[in-house]
Amino acid sequence: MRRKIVAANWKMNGSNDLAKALIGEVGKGLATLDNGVEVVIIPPALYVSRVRQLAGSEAGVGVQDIAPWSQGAYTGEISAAMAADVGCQFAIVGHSERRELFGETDAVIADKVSQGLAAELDLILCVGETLAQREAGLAVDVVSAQLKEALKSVSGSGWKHIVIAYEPVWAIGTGKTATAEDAQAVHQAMRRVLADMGAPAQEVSLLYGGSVKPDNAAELFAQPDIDGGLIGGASLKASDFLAICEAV
Ligand SMILES: O=C[C@H](O)COP(=O)(O)O
Repeated sequence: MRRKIVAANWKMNGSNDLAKALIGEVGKGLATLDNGVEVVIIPPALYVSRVRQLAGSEAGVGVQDIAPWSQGAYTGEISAAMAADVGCQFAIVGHSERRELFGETDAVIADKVSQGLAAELDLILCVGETLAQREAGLAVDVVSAQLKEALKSVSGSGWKHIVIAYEPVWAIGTGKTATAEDAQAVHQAMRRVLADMGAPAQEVSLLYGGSVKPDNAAELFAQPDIDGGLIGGASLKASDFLAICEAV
């Protein structure tokens, strides 16, 4: 049975005060939610320990990125082992903002996947096409290539730790969401690619991300191959985030 997951990516937003207020409210709401959804809060790394303490058993915690190396002279980087050491269960890898702003290639992301698996983290691998690529009819080709390269070293029980987030770049933070049908079509194609790679494709959780809001979440999550969401902006407002968690 696939895990239903809603992950909150705070990106570079937040503070001690926001963590306290937001997690306080979200935690109360989650305590009464019994739809089987696994909720993960992914704040900036400095706030992981605080969020973990505030969230208690109501939500898991993750980091927004990990280094492609295990340890050493890499100023500013955070290793997968460190994330696990402070109690993270999850790490995002390959977010489009990292690909675009920091020049991350699929080869680097593949190294991050290897590091994350070695630390036994669950990895949320982000993939997605740009608007130009979608308009050229290349969405599935782009996403397939990203999956094949980033996950090339995954095998056997490693697949249990892989979660994929399909995030069309043109839908992130723009208010434009892929239609539920378009998102479903890419998710279905991703499952075929995973099966070709030898993954237990029906067991891998596939999330959708990109302007998910309370008013579009239910339709997206009702699609047969969409198992939850990776939520940016709406995760910073407790009532919106809770409504999205309820929509799973
Ligand atoms: O990681 C989250 C995604 O980039 C979606 O962000 P958004 O919900 O603000 O569009």
